[in-house]
Amino acid sequence: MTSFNTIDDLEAEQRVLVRLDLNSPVEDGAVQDNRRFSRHAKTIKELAEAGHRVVLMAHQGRPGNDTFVSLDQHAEIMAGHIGRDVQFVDDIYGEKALDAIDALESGEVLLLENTRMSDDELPEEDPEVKAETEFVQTLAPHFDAYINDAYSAAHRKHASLVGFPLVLPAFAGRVMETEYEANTAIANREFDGQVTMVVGGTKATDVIGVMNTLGDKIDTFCLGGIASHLFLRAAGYDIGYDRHENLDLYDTQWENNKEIIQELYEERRDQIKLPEGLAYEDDNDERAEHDNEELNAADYDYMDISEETVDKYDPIIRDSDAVFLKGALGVFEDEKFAAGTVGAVKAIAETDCFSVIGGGDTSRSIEMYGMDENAFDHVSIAGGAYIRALTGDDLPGIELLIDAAQ
Ligand SMILES: Nc1ncnc2c1ncn2[C@@H]1O[C@H](COP(=O)(O)OP(=O)(O)O)[C@@H](O)[C@H]1O
Ligand SMILES: O=C(OP(=O)(O)O)[C@H](O)COP(=O)(O)O
Repeated sequence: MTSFNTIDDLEAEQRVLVRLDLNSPVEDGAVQDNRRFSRHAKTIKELAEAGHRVVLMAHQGRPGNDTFVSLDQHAEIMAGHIGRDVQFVDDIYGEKALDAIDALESGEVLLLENTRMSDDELPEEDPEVKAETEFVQTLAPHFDAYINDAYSAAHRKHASLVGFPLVLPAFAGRVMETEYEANTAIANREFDGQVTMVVGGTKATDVIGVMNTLGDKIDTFCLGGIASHLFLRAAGYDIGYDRHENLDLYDTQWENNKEIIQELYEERRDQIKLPEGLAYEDDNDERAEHDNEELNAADYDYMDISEETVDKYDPIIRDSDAVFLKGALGVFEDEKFAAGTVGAVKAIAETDCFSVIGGGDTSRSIEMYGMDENAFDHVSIAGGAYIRALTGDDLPGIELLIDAAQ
């Protein structure tokens, strides 16, 4: 089914430029190890063991955010995963980077600095424009092949993702291959019984996208996270707006999407399951809950769906033939607020249904709470790209790999 060239098609002992997605949570400046490292490690190990000279590119955060940091820690974490040294150079395509690239021996691995530290990287532009950037034009002559393994960033038209396939022979890495096959299969698959989508997370557009395009294929949507607060607001409850001036979780999303949220809520009321209540932290730093009628967004930050909601979603999941989950139902990173996410993920794991767990952040809950990845048909390390695959939207980074193979 693969429609692009993979690393199986590489010639021997190549100088390869590999785009990964190592975008990770950062806590107090410390990059958190996660599934993206272990998944990409497979591609890197294979390339290094085959004797290629392996140069890695990746991004972290966005300029202006706390998570926008150097990739020096990523090199160390990755070295632990592949069991060999990962050199790091704090440069992308300057003299320092080029010297390090040219000095690389067969089987050696080098990571370049955060691609988003180059002004050429971020503006979303056509591949033809990106291919002409100094970034791409300077680096490309130092390589024989470009490998895109960054499935979870394939929805972005950034230089490191769409520029190189136009100027170098282009191949897919192992993560790209696996995610593409699993997610494309989902979009085209038919199920006999009930199909459920559990959607949480922080982005209203994720929920809107799947409801709009898959609303007729999915029987039930169980909502959690910030997305559910916006739908609760549409249902008339006192929730779904920002209580602090410097907080921007709700108001912008509500302003941009209120008509569509209200419309979807009216049109699909039978399919949409909303929380019965939400959890917050009380004055003793303990978990406490409000029923929907008690919600008061001016005074409380709501961090999880209530226990009653967990009990409401559980049988829906267990009666399903297929369950897709995207986005956490609460702030599961804090144990007090993990009940919603863990409850749903555990019910999916224990049910003999076709199951996919999606979301870079959300998939972390599996190991954090001692669950086995093998209990699911697929655990995607992608968030936005996974949603786009499900809804049939283009992933430009992948289109270019397919074009390159034709
Ligand atoms: N009620 C909530 N308030 C704040 N954050 C929430 C809430 N519910 C879920 N989240 C957060 O949503 C994040 C995951 O959502 P998102 O980033 O959209 O998805 P992903 O990265 O998994 O694609 C989790 O890290 C979780 O902490
Ligand atoms: O983590 C990513 O996307 P995700 O949060 O949708 O999983 C990708 O690295 C893309 O990052 P971006 O959304 O800052 O362009």
